Amino acid sequence: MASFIIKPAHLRCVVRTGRLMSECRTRKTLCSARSYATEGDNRIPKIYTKTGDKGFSSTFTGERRPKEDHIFEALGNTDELSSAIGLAREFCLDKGHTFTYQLVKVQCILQDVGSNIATPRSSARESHMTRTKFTAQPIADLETWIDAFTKELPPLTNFILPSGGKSSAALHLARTVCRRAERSVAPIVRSGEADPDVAKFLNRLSDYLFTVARYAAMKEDNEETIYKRPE
Ligand SMILES: Nc1ncnc2c1ncn2[C@@H]1O[C@H](COP(=O)(O)OP(=O)(O)OP(=O)(O)O)[C@@H](O)[C@H]1O
Repeated sequence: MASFIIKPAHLRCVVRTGRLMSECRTRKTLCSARSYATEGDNRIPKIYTKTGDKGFSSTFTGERRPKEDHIFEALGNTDELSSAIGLAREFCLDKGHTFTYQLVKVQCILQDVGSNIATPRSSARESHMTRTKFTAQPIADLETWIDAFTKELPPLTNFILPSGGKSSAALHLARTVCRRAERSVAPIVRSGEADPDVAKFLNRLSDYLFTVARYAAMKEDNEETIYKRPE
């Protein structure tokens, strides 16, 4: 099924493989009540509904919450993480790295992470839970990839600084955004509102990004800057 992006910021209105990323987006995109730029056969749905102008937005379960709620904080961080990975991937593509398909897979999984976060269990119906279920398989995939790269990398004997060329530095930046996303998801998982595997995935993802950053530097023959105690 085709994917389409409705809004450049926040979580996207993406419909793929029959799974809707969030009901709020679904409602905004698909419901008959939304506004259109023009009338007639070639109606273009408007990107904005203005329903968020007062600082409140919707969860997948239809709750209205203030935009500073943990849920939107975590959704925003997840979205930022996907953007950081997207930028890193562009640098990696320029250098012909073979792992870029993994970065796309991770970006897709991050959409599923967003769906799970956007569905607080306390207000979710069975159908919401089924649609936004998060599986453990992506965690196992990350571990397989990490182990394969680690076999090729020289062992780590020093602290390294984010460095090693544009691909590597961008992957390190994505790693740090990932850790922020993980921090913002932690209270949501702890309160039982999101799947614990979401937190595990983000924890493993920062290790993957660290490892693949080192791998990119190695493949480009770039030196990683080593931490030295200032004299
Ligand atoms: N500032 C934000 N940061 C992170 N997630 C957000 C933010 N604002 C909204 N969201 C989430 O992303 C979804 C899509 O964002 P969108 O900007 O369309 O929402 P909105 O601000 O409520 O609506 P609108 O922009 O049409 O007034 C929302 O339904 C909500 O789940």
